[in-house]
Amino acid sequence: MSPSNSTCGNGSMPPADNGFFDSTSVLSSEKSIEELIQQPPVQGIDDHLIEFSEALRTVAKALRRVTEGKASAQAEAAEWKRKYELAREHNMQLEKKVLSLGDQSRELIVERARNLEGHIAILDENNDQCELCSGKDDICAHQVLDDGEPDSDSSAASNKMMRKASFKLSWYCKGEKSDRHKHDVVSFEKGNITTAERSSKQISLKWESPPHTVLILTKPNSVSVRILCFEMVRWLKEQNNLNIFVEPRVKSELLTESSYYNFVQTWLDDKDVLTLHTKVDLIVTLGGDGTVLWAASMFKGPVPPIVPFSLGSLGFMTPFHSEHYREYLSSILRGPLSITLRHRLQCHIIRDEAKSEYENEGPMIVLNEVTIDRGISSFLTNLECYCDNSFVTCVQGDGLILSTTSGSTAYSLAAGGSMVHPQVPGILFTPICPHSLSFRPLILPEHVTLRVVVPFNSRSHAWVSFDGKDRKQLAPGDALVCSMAPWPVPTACQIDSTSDFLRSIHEGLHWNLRKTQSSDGPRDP
Ligand SMILES: NC(=O)c1ccc[n+]([C@@H]2O[C@H](COP(=O)([O-])OP(=O)(O)OC[C@H]3O[C@@H](n4cnc5c(N)ncnc54)[C@H](O)[C@@H]3O)[C@@H](O)[C@H]2O)c1
Ligand SMILES: Nc1ncnc2c1ncn2[C@@H]1O[C@H](COP(=O)(O)OP(=O)(O)OP(=O)(O)O)[C@@H](O)[C@H]1O
Repeated sequence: MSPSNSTCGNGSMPPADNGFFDSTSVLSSEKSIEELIQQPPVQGIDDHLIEFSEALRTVAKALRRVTEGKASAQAEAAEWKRKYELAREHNMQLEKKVLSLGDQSRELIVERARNLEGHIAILDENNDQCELCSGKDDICAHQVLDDGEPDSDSSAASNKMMRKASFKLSWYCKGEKSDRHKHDVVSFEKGNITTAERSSKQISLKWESPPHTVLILTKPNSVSVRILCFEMVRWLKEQNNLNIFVEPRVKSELLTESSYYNFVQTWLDDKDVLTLHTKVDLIVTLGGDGTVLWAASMFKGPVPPIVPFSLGSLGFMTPFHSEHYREYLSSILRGPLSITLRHRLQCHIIRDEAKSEYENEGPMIVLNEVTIDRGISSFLTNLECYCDNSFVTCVQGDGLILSTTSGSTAYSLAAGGSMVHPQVPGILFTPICPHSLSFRPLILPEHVTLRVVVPFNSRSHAWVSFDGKDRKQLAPGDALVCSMAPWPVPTACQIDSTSDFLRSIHEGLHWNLRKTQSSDGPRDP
């Protein structure tokens, strides 16, 4: 029997269905190679055969390592599974215990148990879904809203047991509402590249458990807003039995009006605001676009869905008319509702003088835009801009706006930038009064990181502001770094995100309004 025949006959290893070599065939191949190299050398064998048997020895070793590796991976998976089962058991016991406890301890423990649940869902490699989420292609509230600080003992807020309502988001095109979201994929079948799905779909939010807690945010110093707020709080409590949070200023206004509003909850300090997203199911804003910006700025991480009522002048992001608030809110609390997921930008200021990373400032998160301008300086700005470390340009003029697509209808529009549908993921790069004839605005893809540096040879400082607020100075050598934030702002639509966007540019800006030309006149023959 020739060695080469024996190797071909017993030692070939067909891959298993999953494309990997299965461990039984690996073991039998290794055995046959071992048998082969144990055989006494044949008289007169040449050097090639010795080399060949050395090579087989090496292959045998490699195969053993593969088998051992697989066994250790299996052991690790089993260990994760065991940890998962233990943690889940512990979690269930905790939930049972809280039922027999006093209100305050109960709230604390429920928060902890839910946090644990969130972590388990991430750790469990075998079940990559939260138990409460039924489909892989939807986004469930548990996956994004359960990461708050659990031990906020300074909360003046709730003395009731509160659980956040869970919801699910799904994507659909017009006319196919029942379709589940399919991931954006590019298909390479048969060598042809086709985009299987487009990303800008209408998004529908469906409550999986009913919302219990509403946060109402109001524009200050407005009589009409105050009156509506009083009325809405009463209606939400009496007709819907909801928990209601307001800002401390509004709570004092309500109590000045009547002690009836004692049930309304608020918070004491900024630390409590950080945990609001773990308690609030829905935010209602009463004001203009500025109030929506204000609401978004309170949530540096995940943001609960916002229902923006229009009590301002322009109202690009506020599609709901306040006169019909009962109908709108009843329908939204029932669900499903169409939402726009508005992208945000996160920004860091990198100080030249900072000795360590910790001395830098950020992140600041904006819904509209971050602006770098010349402030009160009479000199041209001199801003060096980089996109993913590639030099883009130097802005010499009044400044630069880095805008989200939601902000494309705000300051960026006034500076000559294009209007972009808010659901389009991208970053607008719009100069303010550039002193050049050829500086057209750009729209960059969502995944880039932008860096704007004030060079050392700049004649002046620059100023940065976030959604028009919190101005900060940038000295020569300082930089602003900006990229897409992972937490969008979900705003409820009156119809759907496209209809609402088109309606706001028609009604708010009178976009392309012109008297229609009469048909009475010359025509093509
Ligand atoms: N020249 C300009 O157009 C200019 C100058 C400064 C600031 N702003 C915008 O004002 C925003 C701050 O708003 P504020 O309410 O706190 O200040 P504000 O009270 O001065 O209102 C600014 C105006 O911008 C409108 N606006 C805000 N966001 C919008 C959006 N996404 N789409 C269309 N219009 C929008 C508001 O309705 C309001 O009429 C900034 O983020 C900036 O975009 C615009
Ligand atoms: N809850 C709040 N607390 C503090 N400031 C707020 C709050 N809500 C809104 N503001 C600020 O009040 C200002 C005006 O608000 P808003 O834009 O909503 O009203 P408006 O100017 O009447 O409406 P529009 O922008 O449609 O003309 C904004 O600068 C905003 O940041």
